[in-house]
Amino acid sequence: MSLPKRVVLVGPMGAGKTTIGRMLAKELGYRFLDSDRIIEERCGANIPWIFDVEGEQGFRQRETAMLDELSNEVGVVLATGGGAVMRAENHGLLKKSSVVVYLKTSIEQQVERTRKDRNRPLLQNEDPEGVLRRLFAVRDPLYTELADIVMYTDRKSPRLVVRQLVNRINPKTPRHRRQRRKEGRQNAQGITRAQG
Ligand SMILES: Nc1ncnc2c1ncn2[C@@H]1O[C@H](COP(=O)(O)OP(=O)(O)OP(=O)(O)O)[C@@H](O)[C@H]1O
Ligand SMILES: O=C(O)C1=C[C@@H](O)[C@@H](O)[C@H](O)C1
Ligand SMILES: [Mg+2]
Repeated sequence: MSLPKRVVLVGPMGAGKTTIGRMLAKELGYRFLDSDRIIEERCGANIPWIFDVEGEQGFRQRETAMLDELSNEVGVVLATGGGAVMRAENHGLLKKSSVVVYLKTSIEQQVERTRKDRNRPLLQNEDPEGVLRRLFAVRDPLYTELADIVMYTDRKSPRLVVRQLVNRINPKTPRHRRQRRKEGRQNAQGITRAQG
């Protein structure tokens, strides 16, 4: 199996989509895109502001539009928002030409990893753990259904998760990093061809 055109990371808040995604992109020689960050850049406001002013529905509309736009990008690792799987219309956009990776994480780890961050409006309340539990019950089957690879992240360093992912995505071993980068560049050149 050669490298996929796109790697799309899904999973709950605190799963490590942003952290792992950035490192994985470097390892594969791909560009890193984070739909939450690009929405914020386009909007000129952070996610809590968007939730405040436009409500969650407003954010979800922006998210679907962003996933649609980004579905044309190849040679990329795409970190998605934790709720990207909630709209059925997003599913085809996530799967398009992609290997979808579910970063699976226990509630305890999610709580720990999101404890200090104020940028997740759904967790700014009395009972963030209860919210994470309820979201997990609804979303875990959706992440699982969409995923080509389910990667457990509990008690693994980001570096270890990335190493295991590279092996799952492109299991031809031994592989030199330079060869993976070369394939990454070839896929990335597809961007110019696809867009030009
Ligand atoms: N495998 C890991 N081991 C230890 N800490 C981790 C691991 N993965 C992520 N973290 C830490 O957890 C925090 C949350 O990670 P990150 O922001 O990447 O999650 P996310 O999946 O992108 O969340 P969101 O859906 O809210 O964007 C960060 O501080 C990050 O450093
Ligand atoms: O799980 C969610 O619904 C969210 C996760 C974050 O990535 C952001 O997309 C936003 O805070 C909503
Ligand atoms: Mg993130």
